[in-house]
Amino acid sequence: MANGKILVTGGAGYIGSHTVVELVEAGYEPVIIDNFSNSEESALEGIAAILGRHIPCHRIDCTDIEALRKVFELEQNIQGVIHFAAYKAVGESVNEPLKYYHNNVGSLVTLLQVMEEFKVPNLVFSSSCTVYGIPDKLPVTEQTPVQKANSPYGNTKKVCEEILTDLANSGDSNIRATALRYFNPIGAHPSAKIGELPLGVPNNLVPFITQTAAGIRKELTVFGDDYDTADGTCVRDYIHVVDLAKAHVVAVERLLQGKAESIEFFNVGTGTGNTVLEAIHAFEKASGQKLNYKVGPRRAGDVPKIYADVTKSTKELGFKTTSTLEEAMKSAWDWQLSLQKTKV
Ligand SMILES: NC(=O)c1ccc[n+]([C@@H]2O[C@H](COP(=O)([O-])OP(=O)(O)OC[C@H]3O[C@@H](n4cnc5c(N)ncnc54)[C@H](O)[C@@H]3O)[C@@H](O)[C@H]2O)c1
Ligand SMILES: O=c1ccn([C@@H]2O[C@H](COP(=O)(O)OP(=O)(O)O[C@H]3O[C@H](CO)[C@H](O)[C@H](O)[C@H]3O)[C@@H](O)[C@H]2O)c(=O)[nH]1
Repeated sequence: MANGKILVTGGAGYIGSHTVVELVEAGYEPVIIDNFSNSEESALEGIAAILGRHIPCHRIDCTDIEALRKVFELEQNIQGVIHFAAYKAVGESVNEPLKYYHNNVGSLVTLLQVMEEFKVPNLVFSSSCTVYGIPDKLPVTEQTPVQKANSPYGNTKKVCEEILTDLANSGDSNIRATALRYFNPIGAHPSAKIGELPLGVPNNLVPFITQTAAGIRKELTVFGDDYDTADGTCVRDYIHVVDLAKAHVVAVERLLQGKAESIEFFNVGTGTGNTVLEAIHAFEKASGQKLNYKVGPRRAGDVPKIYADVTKSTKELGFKTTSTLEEAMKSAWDWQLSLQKTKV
């Protein structure tokens, strides 16, 4: 008997696809919504290959209120929603801010309207540690002040958190929302059947590393080694995407069990910061590949150092990561190799 039907918007994407798998493994019945603007149907085949069956998917856009209503009508008894659907390219958001506000803020507002209409109260929202900007003190706790966003993308996360807070304070709404502030998700499912599918030249470190090791990119540039950190390179909290996916399962569980407040925020990271050079060395160790890299200038807008205080998510969500940085790198490399194979 399933634990309940959970709608997963953006469920064909990187984090969404891993979460769908973890939901099924925890006894839930996920239903995917995706418009495939940043994913491919092959993700659904990957999920099916892992689970041995296809997961229902509605190909619609979350900003389309009529289409959303139809899904809620068709899928009776939705218990909760995990809302991943959004655009996420920081640089693109600077050039095309309206595209980001329309999709990221618009899809949340539309979804909340339909959830209210259909009396579905439980929402898990994908937020980001980007809301902390450049923090004064480390590690960051959920009480660390939210700062002015340094990109329209970052601002969509901040605005969406404010919308959820306003709704919680309105008194009229029965929506309960849990915003998970992700640190840096990396890696792939250990089966190597699902993973990240970056379009074009990757902006993020780990896909750039694996594509360089695979010979698709000539070399990796480390963006600056003159920061005030152990080896001069930036520090991030890299979390295995399967661990991150599991955080969604516990957040859903807390909502369904009625234990959540009307609005809650949780950091989802490992609690450990690693430099770019440490990440590269962990990759080299895990894959047995020597990486071709050089040190270049700083990248504009980079946060020098950020990692999570995970006390609240450990205590209140009962969530703990289990994978090491090397394990995450190994899974990212296995995924890269499986992508090469499908192209041959
Ligand atoms: N990956 C990260 O580093 C990171 C960090 C912090 C927060 N987040 C947030 O987590 C969420 C998921 O990120 P991801 O890395 O899996 O991204 P992704 O692009 O792989 O997945 C997003 C999915 O949503 C779909 N989508 C986008 N807009 C849609 C719409 N209007 N209607 C229906 N489907 C739509 C895309 O096709 C894609 O499949 C996003 O909200 C993102 O902002 C990601
Ligand atoms: O080719 C590269 C790519 C990245 N880096 C470095 O690797 C680290 C991680 O960079 P990513 O681009 O992978 O990740 P960010 O932490 O910069 O960005 C991520 O976290 C942000 C919040 O801080 C946003 O949420 C964003 O969407 C998400 O990709 C940074 O120090 C960056 O300077 C390199 O040295 N070379």
